[in-house]
Amino acid sequence: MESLRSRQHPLIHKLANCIEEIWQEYLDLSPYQVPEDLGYVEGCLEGERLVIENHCYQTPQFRKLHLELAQVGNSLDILHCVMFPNPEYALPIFGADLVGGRDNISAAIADLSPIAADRSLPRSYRTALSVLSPIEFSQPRALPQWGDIFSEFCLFVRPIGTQEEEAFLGRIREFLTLHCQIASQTTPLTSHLEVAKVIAGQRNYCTRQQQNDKTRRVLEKSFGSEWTERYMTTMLFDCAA
Ligand SMILES: C=CC1=C(C)C(=O)N/C1=C\C1=NC(=C\c2[nH]c(/C=C3\NC(=O)C(CC)=C3C)c(C)c2CCC(=O)O)/C(CCC(=O)O)=C1C
Repeated sequence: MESLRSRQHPLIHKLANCIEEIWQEYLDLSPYQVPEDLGYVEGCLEGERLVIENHCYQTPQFRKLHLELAQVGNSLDILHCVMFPNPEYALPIFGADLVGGRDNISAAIADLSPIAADRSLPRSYRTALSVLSPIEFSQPRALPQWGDIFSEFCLFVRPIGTQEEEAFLGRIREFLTLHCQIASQTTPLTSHLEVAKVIAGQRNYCTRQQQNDKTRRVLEKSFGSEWTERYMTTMLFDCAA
């Protein structure tokens, strides 16, 4: 069946393809069994039809690569992506979220988020990210309270026009390529204490992301609060085992 992306905003369509192409090029992908066939779900509670399409993979370095496309009615398009590292790899968490109507994306965010207790990214990331040319976006957006998990390199904008959309896409391509290259060259941790620190960092990330009431409200309108709580804690932001 045709992917939902072919019926969504062009930037979401392009970004979904870009993410999957980079994953396929740089990583050794295996399928990831999503719980109780949450691969494709439709809900329609308060008259708002929500369609969700999930693509999940795993690799030696990542316990879960999750790309989610969603559409509310035929008005709101969403792309959600999180790459959860395997706890043996002290790597940041790549996350992206694009939300928008048919003709404009209202929220576009992407980040390589630190999991270290002092919120610092590994030096290899900081060095590479700090030499990327700064991009001028006409409408940068302010992070919410729970957004203290994001790095200094986080992009959060309302992209205006195709030029800013292309710039956003280009930056995500750079984030992802860097991340996959470093991940592929990283050796696993051996100390249990270090692994425990990675798990704690991922747990904090998930706990904070679960505080996004914008996500929760959209899901609750179509699936109710019980389904939404389970979905947000087991599908979107499940903590490392
Ligand atoms: C890496 C970061 C990240 C990841 C991985 C992530 O999941 N969210 C992330 C960030 C983030 N998202 C935000 C906003 C919104 N999110 C949705 C909905 C969904 N987003 C989804 O992924 C799903 C599941 C498919 C749904 C349903 C809506 C409707 C909005 C409002 C749109 C707008 O304001 O114009 C904001 C701003 C929050 C604020 O200003 O208070 C931030 C920071």
